[in-house]
Amino acid sequence: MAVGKAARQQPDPCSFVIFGVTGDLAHRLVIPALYNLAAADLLPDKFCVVGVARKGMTSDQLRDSLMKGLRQFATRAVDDAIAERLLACVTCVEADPKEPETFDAMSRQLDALEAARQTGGNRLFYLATPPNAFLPISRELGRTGMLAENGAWRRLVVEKPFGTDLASAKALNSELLKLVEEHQIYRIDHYLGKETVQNILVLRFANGMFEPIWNRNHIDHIQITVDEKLGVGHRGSFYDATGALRDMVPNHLFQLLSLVTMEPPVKFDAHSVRSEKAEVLSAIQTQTEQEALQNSVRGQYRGGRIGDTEIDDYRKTLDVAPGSTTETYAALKLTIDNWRWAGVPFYLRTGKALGVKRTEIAIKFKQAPFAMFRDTPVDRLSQNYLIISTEPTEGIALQFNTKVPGPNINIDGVEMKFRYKDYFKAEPSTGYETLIYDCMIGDNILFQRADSVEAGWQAVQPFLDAWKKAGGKGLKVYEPGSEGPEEANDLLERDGRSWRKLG
Ligand SMILES: NC(=O)C1=CN([C@@H]2O[C@H](COP(=O)(O)OP(=O)(O)OC[C@H]3O[C@@H](n4cnc5c(N)ncnc54)[C@H](OP(=O)(O)O)[C@@H]3O)[C@@H](O)[C@H]2O)C=CC1
Ligand SMILES: O=C1O[C@H](COP(=O)(O)O)[C@@H](O)[C@H](O)[C@H]1O
Repeated sequence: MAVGKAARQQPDPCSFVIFGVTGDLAHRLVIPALYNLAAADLLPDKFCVVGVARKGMTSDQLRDSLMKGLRQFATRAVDDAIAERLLACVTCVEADPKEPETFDAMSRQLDALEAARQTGGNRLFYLATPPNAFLPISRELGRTGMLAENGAWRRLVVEKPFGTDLASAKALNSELLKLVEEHQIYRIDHYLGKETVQNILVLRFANGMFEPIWNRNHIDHIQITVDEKLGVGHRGSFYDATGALRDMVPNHLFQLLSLVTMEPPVKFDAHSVRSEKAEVLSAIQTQTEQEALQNSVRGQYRGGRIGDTEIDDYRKTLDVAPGSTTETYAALKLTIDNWRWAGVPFYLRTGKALGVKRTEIAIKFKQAPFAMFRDTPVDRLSQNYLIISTEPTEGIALQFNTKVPGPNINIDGVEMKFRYKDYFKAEPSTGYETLIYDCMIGDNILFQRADSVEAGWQAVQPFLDAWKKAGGKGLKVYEPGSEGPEEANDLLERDGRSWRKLG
């Protein structure tokens, strides 16, 4: 995400090695993203894709399967010539971390392939596997010397979830750092691939009017909402062991939180930006378990309908334990203990099977002293919100009060809107293009550093611990299609505030 990337840097020749190539992520997002990069002429001239399956797949079978995936999931009409050129670069190799000799064989196969393709030995290893395979695969790559940078670069892309709590994230970081240097690790979070999320930096630091009021003196509080309409679907086994908090908060919601609250970086480079993000995340006040219980609400959806769609009771989802107490909704109140944000509450919420798909950061400014207009009914006045949203529309909106035309002073709330689609004619994308391209050009500004990941887990750990101890006690239920458990309203109402309603 280099400044002036419009100048377009062609990535170095390289191999793109995908572990878990037979899986959903590779088919639905990674290959369609590579296709979009190919269509934009942003792949290296000398390039190969090596798909790693544990067993029983030939290169022809893999190409067929990836082509089917591409036809199903491409974000734009597939140009056969581009797709075929990309798939012609694909080779399947078999390697299973449980059978170390397969990695020795893979290493030899890669050397031969790269000699033929003249990729110069640069390799990007993308771990698109279940998280329990991240370390076994990395260890084998290390043991066979495939991670060693001998005149060529070697990079490791690690998918989420990065650990399941503070201790496991620390252990994973520490083990990976025995195998590679920090600069070789790309901890991916697809929220950072979203245009509106990257735009937070531009909004805050390329405009003169926001920064002076971006602090506790002018901001009353900030709400971050990531609501989803979809239920857990076929991911019961992963989700039941994970829950809404682990799945979304220390990663996606904290990316939004850190970009909106960080101090201005001194330079637009990976070190400066990532240091400021880590700094603000480490300033989130660590709550006691008692405080965590008071400052949170968790819920689980029951069966019902959202429009025409039938939603099963969460507890009846395939691979979910019948009496599961895993939360499908989480709302938290946090504070950031630093000079800029002292006393400003942050309310975060996320859940599945809710009424609308909605991702937004709503920044609520302090109310003006309405002395002059005290006769205006309060419900006609707008709350002063700046809203940065990626769903349902990508853009920014500002709510403010204005005079209604006419001889009297009547006031009404209005909204000024910027929508990406009205201004820019960008082709639809998967969200992974920028991230994959950045890995290939070696720019890790949009990837999480070890300290940020650990600071995120540190902040949510008391909630995990308190909820684990409480079990089913305190777990609220909610109807599909609703806004989540009603108790989530109390979290704000007791502070004299309320969640922003969709206009
Ligand atoms: N799917 C999505 O939308 C998203 C997924 N992610 C993350 O991406 C990763 C992959 O997810 P997804 O594609 O959905 O998962 P899938 O289960 O669909 O696919 C993962 C693939 O990994 C391989 N695999 C499974 N176990 C092992 C193992 N022990 N060792 C080596 N390979 C293994 C399997 O391939 P084979 O049997 O052929 O070896 C399998 O096809 C996960 O970490 C997930 O959290 C992140 C964001 C979104
Ligand atoms: O990583 C994940 O994100 C998705 C939500 O992503 P979005 O881009 O659609 O907002 C979520 O559904 C999934 O549970 C989680 O693992």
